[in-house]
Amino acid sequence: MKILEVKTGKPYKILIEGGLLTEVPEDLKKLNLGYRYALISDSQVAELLGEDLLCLLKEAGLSAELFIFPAGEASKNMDTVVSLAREMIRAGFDRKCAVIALGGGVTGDLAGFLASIYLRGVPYVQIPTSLLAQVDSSVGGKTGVDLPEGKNLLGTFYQPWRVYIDYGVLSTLPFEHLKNGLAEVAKYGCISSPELFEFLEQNSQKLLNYDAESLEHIIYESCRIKAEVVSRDEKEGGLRRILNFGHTLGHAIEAAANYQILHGLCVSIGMVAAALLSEKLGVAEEKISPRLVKLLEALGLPTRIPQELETEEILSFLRADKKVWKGKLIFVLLKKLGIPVFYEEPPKELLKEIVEELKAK
Ligand SMILES: NC(=O)c1ccc[n+]([C@@H]2O[C@H](COP(=O)([O-])OP(=O)(O)OC[C@H]3O[C@@H](n4cnc5c(N)ncnc54)[C@H](O)[C@@H]3O)[C@@H](O)[C@H]2O)c1
Ligand SMILES: O=C(O)C(=O)C[C@@H](O)[C@H](O)[C@H](O)COP(=O)(O)O
Ligand SMILES: [Zn+2]
Repeated sequence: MKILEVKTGKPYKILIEGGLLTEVPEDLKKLNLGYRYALISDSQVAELLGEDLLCLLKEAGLSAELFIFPAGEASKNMDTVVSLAREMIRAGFDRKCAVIALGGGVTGDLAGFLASIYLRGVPYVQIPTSLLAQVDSSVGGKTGVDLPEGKNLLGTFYQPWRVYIDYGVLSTLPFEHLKNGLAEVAKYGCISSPELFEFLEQNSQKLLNYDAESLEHIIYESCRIKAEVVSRDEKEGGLRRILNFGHTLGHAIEAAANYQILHGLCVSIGMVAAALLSEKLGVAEEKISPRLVKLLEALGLPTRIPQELETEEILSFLRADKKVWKGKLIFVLLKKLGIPVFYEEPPKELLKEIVEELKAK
């Protein structure tokens, strides 16, 4: 088993191993987070893994109940949080309960948020089951929901007590969602690790074939990088903003598309835009976009903005980005592969030019 530590105010471990799911109940017993567990899952993951985990928990003598919401980004809102909370209250879950988030990033963000406010806060653990959640969302404690006005606009920083990553469960993950997770891995390559970037270039086919060894490598490397960044800047006072590379435009595209395009796919396009911006502003010391586009295409990821999205609408969503500080939009750009820099308020005309360029191709 591989183990990483996130050194936040309340430190916690990330455990990574194929088949780890079966070991969760015994470890939970040792952690002793509560006398009763609310296992939260979306409708698809509940069917695939939820019932099995519930049985394992019960066999180990733990009291647990499954709470299910409809799968998909459309569920990541306050209505779902309130409805899950009300179900838990009605089922008698009190302050000494704990939450288990079993699922993709939507489940982790929702269940983590709910845990952070339920009866003013109960402990929770993350069991990520999508690649995106295993490489990114289950680590770092960003929880929250979307608003029609923008992505993740309500939320908390609330670190999990443990992250259990069983990459064996990825065998049932739909192909589109495998690619979705690979976009966030490419992000880590861009902001922190030319080695990881090169690994993706050399192993794209293996990864697209769900090769377990390659997946374990990218999961470990991604979590290692994220744990390091979050340990140094838990609440995004500065450095942590690098994890948002590609997200400024990515989130705007996601919102403009009414959350109908997967998060990672939007980040993929957003990374191309950020690379082009780095070059056009003279921030980049070398050409990055051609190599990045080649990698993203090899991973089956989009690099262009869908024609039907309105340029002005995309640009207006940029103002809802959480990296707007004191009215100024801060972009994460690249000096070189692996060397991110912050850039304040790029000219609106240039942003428009890049959006148009990425739509026209
Ligand atoms: N908190 C963070 O730091 C952070 C980081 C990155 C992304 N996010 C958020 O994560 C969300 C996206 O996460 P996601 O892509 O995992 O979406 P998701 O949770 O909707 O999962 C994707 C789909 O895969 C299914 N699924 C999950 N695991 C499966 C498995 N093992 N087998 C079969 N199907 C499975 C789910 O049912 C769902 O339909 C976005 O809302 C994004 O904003 C958060
Ligand atoms: O953990 C972080 O910090 C990230 O930025 C990771 C991102 O991949 C993730 O999509 C995050 O939810 C975006 O954060 P936001 O604060 O811009 O909503
Ligand atoms: Zn992301």
